[in-house]
Amino acid sequence: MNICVIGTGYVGLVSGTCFSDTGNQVTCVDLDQRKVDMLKNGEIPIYEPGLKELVEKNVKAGRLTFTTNLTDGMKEAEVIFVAVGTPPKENGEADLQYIEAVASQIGEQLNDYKVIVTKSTVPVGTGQKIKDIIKSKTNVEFDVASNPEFLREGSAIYDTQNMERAVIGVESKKAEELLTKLHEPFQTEVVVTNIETAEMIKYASNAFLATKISFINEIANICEQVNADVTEVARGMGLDSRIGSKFLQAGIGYGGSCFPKDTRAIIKIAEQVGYDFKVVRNVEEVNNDQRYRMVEKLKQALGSLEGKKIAVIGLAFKPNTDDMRDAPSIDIIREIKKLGGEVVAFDPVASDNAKKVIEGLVTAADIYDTISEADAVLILTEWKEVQQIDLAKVKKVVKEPIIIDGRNVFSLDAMEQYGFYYDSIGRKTVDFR
Ligand SMILES: NC(=O)c1ccc[n+]([C@@H]2O[C@H](COP(=O)([O-])OP(=O)(O)OC[C@H]3O[C@@H](n4cnc5c(N)ncnc54)[C@H](O)[C@@H]3O)[C@@H](O)[C@H]2O)c1
Ligand SMILES: O=c1ccn([C@@H]2O[C@H](COP(=O)(O)OP(=O)(O)O[C@H]3O[C@H](CO)[C@@H](O)[C@H](O)[C@H]3O)[C@@H](O)[C@H]2O)c(=O)[nH]1
Repeated sequence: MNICVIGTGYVGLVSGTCFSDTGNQVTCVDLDQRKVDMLKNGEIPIYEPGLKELVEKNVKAGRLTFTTNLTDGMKEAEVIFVAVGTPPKENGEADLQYIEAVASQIGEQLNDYKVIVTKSTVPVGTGQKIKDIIKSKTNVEFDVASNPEFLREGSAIYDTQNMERAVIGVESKKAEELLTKLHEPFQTEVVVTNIETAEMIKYASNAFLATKISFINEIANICEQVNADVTEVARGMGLDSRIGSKFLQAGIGYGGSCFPKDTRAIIKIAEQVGYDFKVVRNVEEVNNDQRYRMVEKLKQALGSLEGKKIAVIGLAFKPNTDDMRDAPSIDIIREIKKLGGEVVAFDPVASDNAKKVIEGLVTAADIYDTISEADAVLILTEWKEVQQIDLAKVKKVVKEPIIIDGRNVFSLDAMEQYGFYYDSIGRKTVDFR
């Protein structure tokens, strides 16, 4: 099948590449000349494990091309995927300006029947909006459809190639057939529904996962007061298949480009139909508070933060990505600095992006240089470099053996063995100095 993907970011590039890998002819279109030039030169604008090799393979096979020219990109396509950004507006609503601009452009260029599929996360009703915009520009026949994306950053290729379901919101048999056929190689459960339901499935899924995280974080906060261990509570809960063990890792709260924005957006979607989505409003509040608990823990260990060197390990919102969008580290570092602390940070891949959003951020290229002479080590991302850290060496180079662990990376036994003060999430604070 001939496919055009508009928007070559985390979603468009991964989906386009995976669709080409199953034998389709894919053209990825982006208006960012720099991105397209990089891709044409075999460089990948984002960090995503396995992506470079898969792009290379499919470009070589002649199935995957990149362009800034939408007319060329969509001319031969039977299916056009729209994967542009839908960032939050100031009030939390999804900003549809990029979606609407693309819909207009498609309407102006439509040369024959195509299915225009929204892959971006969009508020319920956007499919109809896109249809109206395109209709106002052309008399050519077309269908709109919704095919929300569920990949996670850091495991995006795996998630796409092993998708647990595909959701297809359609209004015509023709669109259903084309999209079902496209998903056949993935051997996955295909949920065929109407466009509004498909759009809602995406927000409901993200809101539910975010709820699980805030729920376990609140349990963790209670555990700390009652001598219970949240990691064991989560294990005990997760063995019940009705609950499930995933997304029960207590920590510093969720970040990234999706959960924070999509929870806010679904609150707005509800608000617009006169409904107060109480659960998710509280999920958001708990998540925001959770970040600042890290600073409270630091203060508990150090007293004043004035002039103290805090080594921050991990900046990205999760491991295996360079994405800094809404990373909890941003708020936490700003707060530490506001309280007079001096921050030196380490992240295996996100340092450059972090410097663009955290003014004056000092980073080091080596984890042990970062913690050298530190008054406290703060763990914000559970990179494998953190899990594999040499605790004996840490003990040697720090000024004070204090670890505040926002990801529960270490066991209390290890802390006892090496003699640390250790405060984590939802477990008792121990002082083995
Ligand atoms: N990042 C994720 O993990 C993820 C997962 C599932 C769903 N989503 C959703 O997918 C959508 C895209 O997210 P992303 O993270 O890939 O965004 P992104 O910002 O990484 O990429 C969007 C791309 O669209 C391009 N673009 C904007 N307007 C354009 C136009 N008129 N023509 C061509 N290109 C244009 C931009 O230049 C950019 O490269 C969002 O709605 C997001 O909520 C994201
Ligand atoms: O038990 C957990 C699981 C996750 N997180 C945090 O939650 C955030 C999001 O993690 P994850 O869901 O793994 O990454 P994303 O790439 O943001 O993916 C989410 O957002 C995407 C965009 O909509 C969806 O496509 C995915 O299905 C959905 O998992 C990160 O900050 C994690 O640290 C926790 O704190 N505890």
